[in-house]
Amino acid sequence: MSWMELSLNTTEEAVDWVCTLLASTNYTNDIRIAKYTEPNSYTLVAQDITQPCWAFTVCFYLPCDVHTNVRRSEIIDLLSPLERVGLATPIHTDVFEEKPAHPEVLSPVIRRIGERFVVLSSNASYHSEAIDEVTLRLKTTLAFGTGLHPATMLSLKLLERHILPTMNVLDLGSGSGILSVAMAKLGAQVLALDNDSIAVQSTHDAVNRNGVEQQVTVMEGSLGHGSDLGHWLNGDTIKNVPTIEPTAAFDLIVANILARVHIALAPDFRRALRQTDTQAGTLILSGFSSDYEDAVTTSLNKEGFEVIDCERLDEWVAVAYSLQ
Ligand SMILES: C[S@@+](CC[C@H](N)C(=O)[O-])C[C@H]1O[C@@H](n2cnc3c(N)ncnc32)[C@H](O)[C@@H]1O
Repeated sequence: MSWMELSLNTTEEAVDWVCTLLASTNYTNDIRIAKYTEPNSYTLVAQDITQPCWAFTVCFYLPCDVHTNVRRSEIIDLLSPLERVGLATPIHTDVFEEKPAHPEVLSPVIRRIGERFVVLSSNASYHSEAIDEVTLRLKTTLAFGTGLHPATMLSLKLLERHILPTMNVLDLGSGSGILSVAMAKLGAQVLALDNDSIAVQSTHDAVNRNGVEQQVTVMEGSLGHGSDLGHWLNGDTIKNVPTIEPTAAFDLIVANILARVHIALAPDFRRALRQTDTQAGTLILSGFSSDYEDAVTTSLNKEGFEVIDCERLDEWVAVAYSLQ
């Protein structure tokens, strides 16, 4: 069978959006991501906004049949907003008699985040250098959460500072499973919840790949009112999503979703956190830019949360709150 390879170059920030948009088509789950510039050159080039840096190549494959051209056109339309705002190049098309096992361009991705985390693509060979390093090995899937997006990086940085090994934690919107694996490797017991079945599958894969099955329970579903919110990008109804009732079960909740989801869930976050004499309940939110920060924090303040920590990168922000 011959295969059509579609490839584009994109920025670090947009890799996860390419994956998430493709996931909505159901046309392919074979997606490959490669870094093709050195991180240092990326940083230098990225400072000059007139010169976008296409730091990653994303390739994906469609079987050649009567549907291929229509699907290709749909994918081009779907990804064109990223191209229009300068986050992706036009799609390049190639046809292969056999699907390439590893296109030459693909190279392993190794990314340090915070003090301790090292994110590895499934093909990266890596020997830990420091005793307290925490490796997170992830297969590329269509779920959001490669570790390349600022919102994920900022969440990891805050988690590193706020997770205690005794904690019972909730990862709401687990996506690729990256945050769940990170929290488990720091010693926590984790419930990973996502209302998207592709994300649930990816989280399962990440949990198994990283050997943290004993510490992470993966479920398709949402927290409280989150089950009524539909798909995060288009609001499409997601049928029969199980609901975890917010009943003071968690010491910490992390959610990297969108400002409007955080605002809608503020009362549920409060109810879902456990407060003890020694611990107040920590909430880590990201997935929004500084434009939305006041709106998110105001809705959280109304529920009794105070800001205790914050991380920023470009326009992205992640905030840690504590119940007072
Ligand atoms: C930006 S991704 C975050 C993925 C990963 N946690 C990370 O930090 O990279 C958001 C995830 O939240 C999920 N999500 C969005 N709205 C949700 C809701 N109401 N309930 C549960 N999951 C939701 C999406 O399906 C998606 O996988």
